[in-house]
Amino acid sequence: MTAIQVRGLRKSYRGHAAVDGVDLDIRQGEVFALLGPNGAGKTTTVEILEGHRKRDAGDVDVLGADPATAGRAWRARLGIVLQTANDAAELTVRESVRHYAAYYPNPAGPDDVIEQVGLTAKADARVKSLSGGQRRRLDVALGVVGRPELVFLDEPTTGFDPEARRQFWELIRNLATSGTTILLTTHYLDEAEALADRVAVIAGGRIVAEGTPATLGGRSTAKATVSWLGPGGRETRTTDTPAALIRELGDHELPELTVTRPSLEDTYLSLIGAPR
Ligand SMILES: Nc1ncnc2c1ncn2[C@@H]1O[C@H](COP(=O)(O)OP(=O)(O)OP(=O)(O)O)[C@@H](O)[C@H]1O
Repeated sequence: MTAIQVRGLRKSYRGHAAVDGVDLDIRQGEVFALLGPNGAGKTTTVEILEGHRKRDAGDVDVLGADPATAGRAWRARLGIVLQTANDAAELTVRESVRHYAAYYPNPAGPDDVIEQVGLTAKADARVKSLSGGQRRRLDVALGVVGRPELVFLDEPTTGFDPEARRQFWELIRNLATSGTTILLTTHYLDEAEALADRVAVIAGGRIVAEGTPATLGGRSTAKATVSWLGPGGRETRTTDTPAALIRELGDHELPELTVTRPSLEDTYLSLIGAPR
């Protein structure tokens, strides 16, 4: 089943094409990451899918409806995790989650959601007293308390320390395991690699590549670099068949041997045409 289908999506601002013919197919239960440099058109695309922005052209289907005309019942099936808003700072964590739950026809229990995001110890703390990472967890709690089928996450871990990011990834994986479809925008390649079933790279308003993190842009079939410490210094060879090369190099030990293929970041940077 398809959760999101987009064909020929276009949106211009004063003659400048921000989204210039985007096609997307996102399956139900999939974690899909939209990657791209600043100004690539990610937010514009996602806001159109959320029904928060009008498109100029194209067909868009999100959970069986056109976001431009869909009503409240459709909206209640979406979870939108916004970049931290500063409202409700005086409320406690539990009060804010309860407050949001009341907007939905069939919400999850506020305490269950607070536990799911790891904020039980902070349930009675005021929102304004939370750290950045805790605040972001609350944002997710507010985004999922309505038991959404589809969650939009916009750059969810910007500003997190490494441990908080890992914990947050676990939270997103748990959501995905429970069957929720997730559309994630991120600038972090390791985040896309850790979470996404599939990724699309958008640049200049167009999708320039799409695939699993392992195969994006021909990554899995790219040449491997074999490197080791030879008697006269470091030796490096590029090959399609690293195992055969290592066999050819003979029986003797190859100190500090490494075999590498382009990282997702290498592939991404070449896809968006960035100088390296
Ligand atoms: N409301 C607006 N009015 C005019 N131009 C806009 C508006 N919103 C976005 N743009 C332009 O459209 C293009 C795409 O912007 P968008 O915000 O979709 O990019 P993005 O990929 O989300 O970038 P970032 O990674 O910086 O968030 C940019 O050139 C931006 O300046």
